[in-house]
Amino acid sequence: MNNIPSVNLADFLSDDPATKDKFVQEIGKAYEEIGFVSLKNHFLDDELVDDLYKNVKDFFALPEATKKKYEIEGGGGQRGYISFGKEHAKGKKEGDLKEFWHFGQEADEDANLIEEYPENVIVSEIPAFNEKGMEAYRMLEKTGIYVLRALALYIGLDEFYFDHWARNGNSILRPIHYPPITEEPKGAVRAGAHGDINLITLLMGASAGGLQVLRKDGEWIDAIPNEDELVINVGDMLERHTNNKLRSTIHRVVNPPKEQWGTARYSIPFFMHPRSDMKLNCLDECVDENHPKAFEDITAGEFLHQRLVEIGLIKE
Ligand SMILES: O=C(O)CCC(=O)C(=O)O
Ligand SMILES: [Fe+2]
Repeated sequence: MNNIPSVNLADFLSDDPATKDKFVQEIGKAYEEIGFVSLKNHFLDDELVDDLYKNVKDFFALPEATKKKYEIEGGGGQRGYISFGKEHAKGKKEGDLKEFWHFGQEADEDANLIEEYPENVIVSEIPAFNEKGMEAYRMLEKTGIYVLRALALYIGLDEFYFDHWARNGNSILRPIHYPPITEEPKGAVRAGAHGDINLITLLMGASAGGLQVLRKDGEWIDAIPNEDELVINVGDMLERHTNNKLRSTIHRVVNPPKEQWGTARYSIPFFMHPRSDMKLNCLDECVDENHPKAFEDITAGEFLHQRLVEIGLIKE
């Protein structure tokens, strides 16, 4: 059952100001409460999603030695393949039961970021893998920019405040494979409880089940949207920037019951990051007597580095 509110992006795109504002209020309230929504009428069409999944499954089905060719030592796991068990939730020692891939930003020539971002890794065995991945990347980025516009309005900022930071941002598309479970996991789970690092996350594939969200009252609830919906949540960067107004909610992916250990799970989150020079300092709009400034000033780039060390992707 889906326990998270469902919102319709078509409302935000409506010519009727009242309908647009309804979306702004619905998503803003949901992010003050549970931190998660499911979204319909995003820009990813079914055909692209099907093509992407087919290529993602083909990639993870390649021999381990072939996949390892695409694992980059010393790159902080920012591009290419990250092998099974490498990432762990902050504060947890058991690695997650997953392997994944990272597609990153291909910045516009005029954005001055071409030097900063590492190049994407090309999988020569599956020509359509990179092509479909980057197509989905762009559609998710477009969807995310509209969501951020709605949030800017909710907070009382200019509608287009986030556009500059999110366009050409350091976002990551992460196809994940959770393989069948073949032995007693001994404390390891598909994805340990964590908050996402970035501004917002747009997740494909949660309709398969397994994603759970920690409600304010301490109860874990299932987040299982309809097949055509994306799950979208607030990450730690936006929580920080809004001085805890919008909530980065802890979530996890649980192991299935033993009868279903033989079933793999695939999901594809898009972690929307801003450009690394964005200041995440608490916004004036979110600080008052009752809500004193709760975080130190920091840039997105500095914050990301800190967190990659904490989850095991950068060794210090
Ligand atoms: O696989 C999922 O459904 C969620 C994965 C997730 O939360 C993450 O990678 O941050
Ligand atoms: Fe997550």
